[in-house]
Order: sequence, then C-alpha cells, then structure tokens
Amino acid sequence: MDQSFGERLRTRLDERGPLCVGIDPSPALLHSWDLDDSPAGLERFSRTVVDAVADVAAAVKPQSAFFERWGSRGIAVLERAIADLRDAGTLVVLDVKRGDIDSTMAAYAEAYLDRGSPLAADAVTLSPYLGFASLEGAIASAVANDAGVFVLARTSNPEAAPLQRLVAGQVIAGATAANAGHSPFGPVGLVMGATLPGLEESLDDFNGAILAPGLGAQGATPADVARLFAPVRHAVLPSVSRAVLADPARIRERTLAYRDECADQLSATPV
Ligand SMILES: O=c1ccn([C@@H]2O[C@H](COP(=O)(O)O)[C@@H](O)[C@H]2O)c(=O)[nH]1
Repeated sequence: MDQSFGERLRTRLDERGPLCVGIDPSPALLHSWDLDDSPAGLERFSRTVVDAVADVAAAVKPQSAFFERWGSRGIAVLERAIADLRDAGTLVVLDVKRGDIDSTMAAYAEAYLDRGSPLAADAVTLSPYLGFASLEGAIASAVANDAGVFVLARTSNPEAAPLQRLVAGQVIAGATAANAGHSPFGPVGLVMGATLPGLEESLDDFNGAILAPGLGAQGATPADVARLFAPVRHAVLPSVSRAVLADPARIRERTLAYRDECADQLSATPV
C-alpha cells in the first residue's frame, strides 16, 4: 500500500529536518539573478532551486501565482518543476490557496490532487472562506490520492489578523475532525504564520502538520518558530522563500543554515 501524505511528511522531517523552501520566481528575483522575466527565465530559476535543495529540504513550495503570470508557458514550467521534485523524492506543497463551492472545488482537486494530473502535488494550500465544509470533497480527494492539504488558519501577513481570529477556531476544529483516526499526521494541515506574535488558538488536539511561512523576508527567525510552535514542534514545517533565493550561488548554503537553525531552536526551546 502507498504511504499517506502524513507518513511521507513524517519521514522527510525525520530524515532532513524542518524546512520547506519556496520557489517564488518574482520579477524582482528574476531581475536580481540577471534572468529575463520570461518562461525561459522561470525555467532557469526553477531548475536552479530544484538542483540546489531537492535532496536537503523536507518539502518545496512552488508559488503558483508566479508561474500563472505566464499562462500556459508558465504552467508548463511549473509542471516540470513538480515532476523533477517528485522524482527526487522531495515533497511538493503547491501554494495555490484555492477555495470555492463544492462543485468547483472538485475541479481544483482534480487539477492538483488527482495523482494522474500533470500538476498533482503532495499537498496544496486551500482557503476556507467559503466554509470549512466546502473543502470536504477536496479533503476526500487528498485522502484517496495519498495527498494532503494545508488550510489557511492564521496567515503570516499582519493585516489578516482581525478577520482570521474570528474564524480560526472553526478552521482548526474542522481540520482536527478531518484528521481523526489518522497517524502520524492526518491529511489536513494548517497554515500558521511564523510571524504571529503568539498562538491565540489551542493546537493541543490537532494531529496534523503546520506550514509556517514568514521566515526571513517577512521578519520571522528560527527562534520565533521555536517560541511559537514549541508545543507542536514535531509537526511544524517552517517555510522560507526570498531569504534563501536572494543569491543563486548560495541557495543550498542558506537552506542548510535555516534548516539546521530551525531544528536546533525547536529542540532547545522548552514548552
Ligand atoms: O500565510 C502565508 C501563506 C503563504 N505565504 C506564501 O509563502 C511565501 C513567502 O515568501 P517569503 O519570500 O519567504 O516571504 C510566498 O509565496 C507567500 O505567498 C505567506 O507568505 N504567508
């Protein structure tokens, strides 16, 4: 039987340590790498990141928006990056933040979770703002395809707080219920920013993974990750993009430094 997403993630975290590296080929980064803002530039950028981190990061998170900018040619580059990462055994968390009514969610699930799709990832990010129940079909599809989802709960951008604190409890309760009976992690993870000043919601009963973006360019440090997530240290997957992508010659070195610093801080911080 194939391993579930939770089993694969547990294995990668144990083997490689707690870090997800983003692939964010923004116009600014392409420019700073002396690459054209073009599909060929995207291709070179993606390949450079994949080659640098595929064997050392637990997961890689392509940001779909930067590929979608280039229409079908950008999506073709994204498809290749996903295939190369999955061939290398690196988990792919595709950051697409999709959320819609159930019939439309079924189409998104087919695109990103169905194992036969060219864009199939190990996990995708989903938005719960049409109601947690609107994600049920996508969660079922994730389970059927041994994939996972990360649902936005408390995102890293500070302006989200007034809205998200109203509903994060419902999101966490929905994710906790969907994960019941699954081990080591259920198929439903949460997105919780590493930039949060503190955890306002309890994660005590939650048996899923926590994707924590915000390291580096958004100001969070490995020590912040440890301070926030010490009670769920076994489950946290900190994510960093611009801070490791700034210099193409140093991506691997910076990835290893962030990964090892997150591991050290998480193991040293008392609950
Ligand atoms: O709460 C969230 C959810 C997703 N993101 C995405 O992560 C990266 C962050 O990039 P950095 O360069 O490390 O700041 C980016 O793709 C965001 O769309 C997030 O930042 N916060």
